[in-house]
Amino acid sequence: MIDDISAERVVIFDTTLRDGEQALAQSLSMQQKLQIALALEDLGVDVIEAGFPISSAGDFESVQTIARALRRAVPCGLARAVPGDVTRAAEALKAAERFRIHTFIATSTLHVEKKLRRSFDDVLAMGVAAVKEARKWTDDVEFSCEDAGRTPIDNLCRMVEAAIDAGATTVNIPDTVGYTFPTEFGGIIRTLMNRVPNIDRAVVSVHCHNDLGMATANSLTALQEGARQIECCMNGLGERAGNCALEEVVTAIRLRQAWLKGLKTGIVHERIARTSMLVSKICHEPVPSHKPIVGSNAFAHSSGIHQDGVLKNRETYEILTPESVGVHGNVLHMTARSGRHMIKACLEKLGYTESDYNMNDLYARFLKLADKKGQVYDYDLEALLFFTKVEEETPTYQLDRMNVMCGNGETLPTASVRLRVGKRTRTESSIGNGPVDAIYNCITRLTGIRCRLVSYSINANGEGMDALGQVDVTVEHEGRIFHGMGLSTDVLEASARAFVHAMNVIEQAREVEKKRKGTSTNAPAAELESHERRGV
Ligand SMILES: CC(=O)SCCNC(=O)CCNC(=O)[C@H](O)C(C)(C)COP(=O)(O)OP(=O)(O)OC[C@H]1O[C@@H](n2cnc3c(N)ncnc32)[C@H](O)[C@@H]1OP(=O)(O)O
Ligand SMILES: CC(C)C(=O)C(=O)O
Repeated sequence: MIDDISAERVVIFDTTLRDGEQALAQSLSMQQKLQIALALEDLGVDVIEAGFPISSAGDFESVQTIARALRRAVPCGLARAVPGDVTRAAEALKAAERFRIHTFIATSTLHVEKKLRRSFDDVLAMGVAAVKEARKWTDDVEFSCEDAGRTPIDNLCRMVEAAIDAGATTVNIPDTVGYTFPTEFGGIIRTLMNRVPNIDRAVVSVHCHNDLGMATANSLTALQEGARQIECCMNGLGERAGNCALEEVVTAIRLRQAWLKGLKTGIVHERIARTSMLVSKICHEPVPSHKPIVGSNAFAHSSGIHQDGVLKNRETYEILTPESVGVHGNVLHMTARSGRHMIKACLEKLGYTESDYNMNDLYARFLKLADKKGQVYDYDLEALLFFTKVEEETPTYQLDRMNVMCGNGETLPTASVRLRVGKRTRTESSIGNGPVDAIYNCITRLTGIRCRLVSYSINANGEGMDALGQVDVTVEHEGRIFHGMGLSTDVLEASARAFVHAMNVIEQAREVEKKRKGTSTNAPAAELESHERRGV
């Protein structure tokens, strides 16, 4: 039982390690379960259903280990309504100072007749006996009416009343197959609250599956009708389409507290993202990008109208801050759906002011690139900006001539490159691992810019034999990434042009940086002087 028993407190019962594990293709090891259990405790969940002890020796050991390890959260184990299951659960859990036994039996006519092959009265008697057996071990006993969502309401009321009379302190109403609608499920809870005479002696819990995508909605509706425990799994894991997602339900409770008349949980919300990631990694279950709260798109914006809104006031399109759930900031992707406000904001971040570019020209070029590439990155935008500028002014370095010697025999790949730097020309020769490496060695010596080649790609631009070779390079210089692009019918020339382009973008960025710091520079000229002094 939890310490805070105020009427507004919602108990968060996590079943990632039991119902969540039922969804995995391979069961979790004891170490994996323990790691998740400790993370869930740190997250602030109240009850951790650690497994089904009768199921296997391994699960028994996992439940036992977790029961010993937990300090605050209450460990719990599942048991069918048979004495052997209940005893086995108690044996696994008894190492803990306090623990919960969760016993269950199906109550819907379909399950009673077709699966259990008994009468409802027999099932009722089994449920009562199991609760009584569990109470011999602990005063924290939960009883679930499996498939309650499809159970005739009179039978459900009878079963719940009998379980409470037998000593159940929590009665759980599962929508086992995720079949009900929120109003329908809320109606079931309301009826139980009104018709079961001893209902106030137990906490009413719900356990909703997501087969029709309504698990969170059904759980929240149940809270409005008086339920005070939610069973859920991290990342919405769980049998078939999953259970109610912990991160969704607790965030909704916190965010819409007024709507839910002051309900609250003990969750440490800032730990949600990291717990989600841990569960996803250990379970090998990637979180879909569009998953509420913890998906990578939950705080991402790719379209112009939304980006403009968020840049002006992020509440326009974000109902909570990413930081409030432990996500480090929102993400704005530059795509062909982005608008000018987004481009301006990105350039501002890179240190450019409106006087550095003509927005309409730049935006037109941006759209062309975005249509071609899909996503445009900061460094692409900087390269575009520079391209726009080259048409207005001469770039720092221009490829004047180049010769390359290579082959598949004894020949050492050798290149000579002549660069135009202002009014002067300079030449360098170098060998390399291959022709491109030899060319890049020459350019590096000529510009004096030290950088690391991060990526190099070559693509045919156009169709068939007429295609131009387009080379894209990214280089890292002083912790920043720069992009260069070169186009030519000769792929080696395209390679050289791409690298020279990247060097020019670096020079451009250096100028902007110097301007921002209030000092002007003549770096390339100074470097050229030094090359001259070295007799390059
Ligand atoms: C809705 C839920 O998520 S329920 C939890 C589901 N999780 C699991 O099943 C995982 C753990 N399960 C297991 O390890 C095994 O199924 C065990 C150990 C529980 C049982 O294994 P087995 O004895 O080989 O039986 P099996 O799983 O094939 O069949 C289930 C039996 O339990 C009965 N049963 C099912 N639920 C209950 C219940 N709540 N109370 C009593 N009996 C039940 C079935 O009617 C069936 O009985 P039968 O053999 O007389 O026909
Ligand atoms: C055991 C019960 C709670 C269950 O998992 C379900 O009904 O889905």
